[in-house]
Order: sequence, then structure tokens, then C-alpha cells
Amino acid sequence: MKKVLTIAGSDGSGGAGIQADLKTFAAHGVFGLSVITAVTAQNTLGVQAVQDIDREMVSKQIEAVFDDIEVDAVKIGMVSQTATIETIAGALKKYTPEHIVLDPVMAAKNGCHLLKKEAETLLIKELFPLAEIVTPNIPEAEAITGLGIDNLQQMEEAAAAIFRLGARNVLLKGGHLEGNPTDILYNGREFLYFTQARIETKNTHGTGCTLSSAIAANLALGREVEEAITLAKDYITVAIEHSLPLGRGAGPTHHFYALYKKAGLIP
Ligand SMILES: Nc1ncnc2c1ncn2[C@@H]1O[C@H](COP(=O)(O)OP(=O)(O)OP(=O)(O)O)[C@@H](O)[C@H]1O
Ligand SMILES: Cc1ncc(CO)c(N)n1
Repeated sequence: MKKVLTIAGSDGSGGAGIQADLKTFAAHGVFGLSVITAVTAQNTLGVQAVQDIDREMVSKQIEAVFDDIEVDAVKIGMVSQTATIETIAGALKKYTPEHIVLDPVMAAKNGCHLLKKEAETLLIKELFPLAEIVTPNIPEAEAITGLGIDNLQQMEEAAAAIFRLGARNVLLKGGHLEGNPTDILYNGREFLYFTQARIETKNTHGTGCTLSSAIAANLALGREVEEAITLAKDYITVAIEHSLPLGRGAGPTHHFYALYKKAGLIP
């Protein structure tokens, strides 16, 4: 069985972060491992509080996993602060996993910062060059490049600018623009478009976490970058289509719809 590690923050409401990542891994038939960088007090309405895990504990968690288990792919989500980024970068340079997917998480949907402002530059400098794919959303790409993004042309320009910062593949997610969401992959040679009909729902909590984890799972399973993204998009689309109206805000997506349906657990 393939093993995939998520290095990310905990979302106790189960829609994003570590919880979304582990569900995504389980749904892909890969074994999920986790290293927790921060604990958030969070629900469908937003993030109420964040407590970082200190760098020694992040370091020990990573060592405990890699010193004992062969990891096929790593997904990095919320990294919170400079000390955590330095620790993760050092460890990944030491253990050199074959696949690294970096979701450069900066803020939650209610605007709460999940990455300290002073840590943004370090995230780019230390982690982008280690990543096989980075998956920014529109606000993250704007923060990273300083460019305004309102259309597909500007998305292409931003993806190319992020590629020049050292990532080997940039998947710029278009969920935040109006119309049918288009994600653009830039690999240094060409721009590839992944477009889906927009699903009308407010329950999109954790879509970015889920997409990057699904890409990591598919890379671990031996798929090439483009195919891994195509399959991950199919997965997130079904998960959004069957998302759950939990809580009073943006509810979570459904990770196991296809599996439950097949098992007869859903009529
Ligand atoms: N309403 C929607 N219908 C279909 N696909 C969507 C919808 N919203 C987002 N997506 C897709 O989901 C994926 C995640 O995109 P999005 O831009 O929402 O990421 P994100 O902002 O990082 O998510 P989050 O911060 O909630 O984890 C992308 O592939 C995007 O195209
Ligand atoms: C822990 C965590 N990671 C990432 C996100 C971004 O969706 C979130 N809301 N919470």
C-alpha cells in the first residue's frame, strides 16, 4: 500500500486541514500519515483561534514518520510560521521524498490568517523549490506575485511568475473567479486548462486541501502530473456535488460518496 504524509494544521470541524487530507487519502486507497503544524479552533463559520505546535515537536513528528516508514508522497498545507517552515524544509531536504505537493495556505475563507505575514517570503524561498507542484488559489497567487488577477490571461501571467520562483509545476486554482472554475497548470512549457461547470453550493469548506491531497495520492499511485490533476479534479467535483449541509456556514465536501454508493450504503 502506498503511504502519503500530510504536514498541515488540524481543523476540528473536519472539513479542511489534516482531517480533509486523511479522508482524501483513505478514499484513494493510500495509507495516510500526518504531522500537525498547528491546532485551529474552527467551524463552518470560520477560524476562531490558532495555536502553533513548536518547532521541536514538528521536527520530532516528521522524524518519527520518516525514520520508520517509507513515504511515497508528501502534501504540505498550513505551515503557520517561519520556524515551522525552516523545520519542514530542513527535514524534506534530508529525507527527499519522491513527490511533494505544496498548497501555500495563507488564509481561511473568513479571512483569518493561517500563515503569519512575515512567513510568506520564507515559504516561497524555502518550500517552493522543493515542490513538484504548488497549488495556490487566486488570493494566494496575488499575494505571492503582487499581481491583480481577474481573468484567465492574468491567471496565466501569475502562474508563469510563480513558476519562476522555483516550483516545477504551478496549478493556479480558479475557484475564486466568477463563472465556471478553471484551474491552470503551467509546467514551464505550456498552459493546460482544467475547467468544470460551477456547482452552486455554499459548502466548499476545504476544497483546496482536498484537491492537493488528491493530487499527492495520485502521484503516489504512480500517475504523471497531468493525469494526477485530472483525477484529483474528478474527485473534488464529486465531493463538492455531494457536499454536506453541516453547520451554519460553508459546510464540508463528501469524501466517500462514490465508495459508499458502490457499497450500497447510500440508496
Ligand atoms: N463551486 C465549485 N464548483 C466546482 N468546482 C469548484 C467550485 N469551487 C471550487 N472548485 C474547485 O475546487 C478546487 C479548489 O479551489 P478553490 O479555488 O476553492 O481552492 P481554495 O480557495 O484553496 O479552497 P479552500 O481554501 O476552501 O481549501 C479547484 O479545483 C476549483 O476549481
Ligand atoms: C487547518 C486548515 N488548513 C487549511 C485551511 C484552508 O482551507 C483551513 N481552513 N484550515
